[in-house]
Amino acid sequence: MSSQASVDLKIHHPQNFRFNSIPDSHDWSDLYDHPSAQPIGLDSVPVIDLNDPNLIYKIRKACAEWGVFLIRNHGIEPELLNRFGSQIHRLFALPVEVKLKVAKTEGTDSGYGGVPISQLFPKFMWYEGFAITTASSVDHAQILWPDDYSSFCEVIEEYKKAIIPLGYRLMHLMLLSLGLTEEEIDNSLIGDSTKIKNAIHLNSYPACPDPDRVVGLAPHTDTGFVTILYHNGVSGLQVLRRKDDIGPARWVTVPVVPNTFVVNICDLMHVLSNGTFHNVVHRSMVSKTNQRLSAAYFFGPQVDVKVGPLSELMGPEQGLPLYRPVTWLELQKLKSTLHDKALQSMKIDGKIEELRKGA
Ligand SMILES: C=C1C[C@]23C[C@@]1(O)CC[C@H]2[C@@]12CCC[C@@](C)(C(=O)O1)[C@H]2[C@@H]3C(=O)O
Ligand SMILES: O=C(O)CCC(=O)C(=O)O
Ligand SMILES: [Fe+2]
Repeated sequence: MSSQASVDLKIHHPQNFRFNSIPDSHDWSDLYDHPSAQPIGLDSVPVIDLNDPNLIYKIRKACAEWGVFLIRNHGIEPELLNRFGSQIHRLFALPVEVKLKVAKTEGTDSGYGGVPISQLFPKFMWYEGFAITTASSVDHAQILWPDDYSSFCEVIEEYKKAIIPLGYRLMHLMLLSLGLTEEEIDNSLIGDSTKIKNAIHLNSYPACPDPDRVVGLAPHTDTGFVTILYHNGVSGLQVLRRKDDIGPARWVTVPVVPNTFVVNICDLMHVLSNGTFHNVVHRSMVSKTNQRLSAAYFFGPQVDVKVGPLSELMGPEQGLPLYRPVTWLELQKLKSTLHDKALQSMKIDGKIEELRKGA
């Protein structure tokens, strides 16, 4: 068995979520200082109304300064979100033995299991996930609920139909906010819908008797363009705020605001914007009393399309490209070995940076 396969099986060992105390395998307290997050309100993640008259300006500011924001008036019906939330709950409430019937296997990226970044950390996360890609989710649902799989499949399809256009809309707004014209956007890879890859990852963070010693999802950046996150209203997501005039680098808890999604900037958007947009580091913490459920929709390019800084942003005044072009797949591979140094390894060398400074 490969080390990844054995790690996956261990993570999902049925005992893992029945502990009364935290086993060493899940105890992060020695190697990981959990600096407590700022109280909500002092320095708060922006909330953007998609009907705001100053929308483009607000999007640009939030993407550049925070790399994360909440959106309201996004157009997705609360009724659909309630049904989606109920099906996520129904899935994770199944016995572990049943969920393991659809465990991710080596070489596949759909099904029940952990996340790729778990390999990079010496401890297990307080987490279980279910990855949805194309047709496999129907096969999986048939195995999980032989007598009633259609209610799950239907709601997933409805959710996809609603969230994919929202992904396009946000991407379009972000490109406008970078100064691209409608025509330039149409000619960019976002204009070609065959070049976009979609993936939905359902996440569950069971309640934990000692939440300060565990980590739900360890600090990371997502690799695509933009992630849109639905959650069940249980707080837990935190973002790393960079050092600034207000203070040193700090964790900020993302507030729970009804009828909003959390949107975060990912690595390839940072590359595309030539470093203007901030690919925010984030993590999920766990509650003592409530299970947190979420669904991340990862909007990114087709895995084998090269993405580099937008040519429209280059020029004598704007500057030179900071990164060499890379595909989504290449970046994911780089991150699996270099972790947070992956983007640095894609930087165009220092001489060009010197030129940039001197320009
Ligand atoms: C589309 C995807 C993005 C993701 C890898 C995946 O194939 C499905 C899981 C995603 C996730 C979720 C947690 C953080 C992350 C870095 C990871 O290890 O798995 C992301 C991946 C990513 O953004 O590349
Ligand atoms: O569930 C959350 O709070 C965050 C999930 C996340 O960061 C991810 O799936 O990449
Ligand atoms: Fe993430």
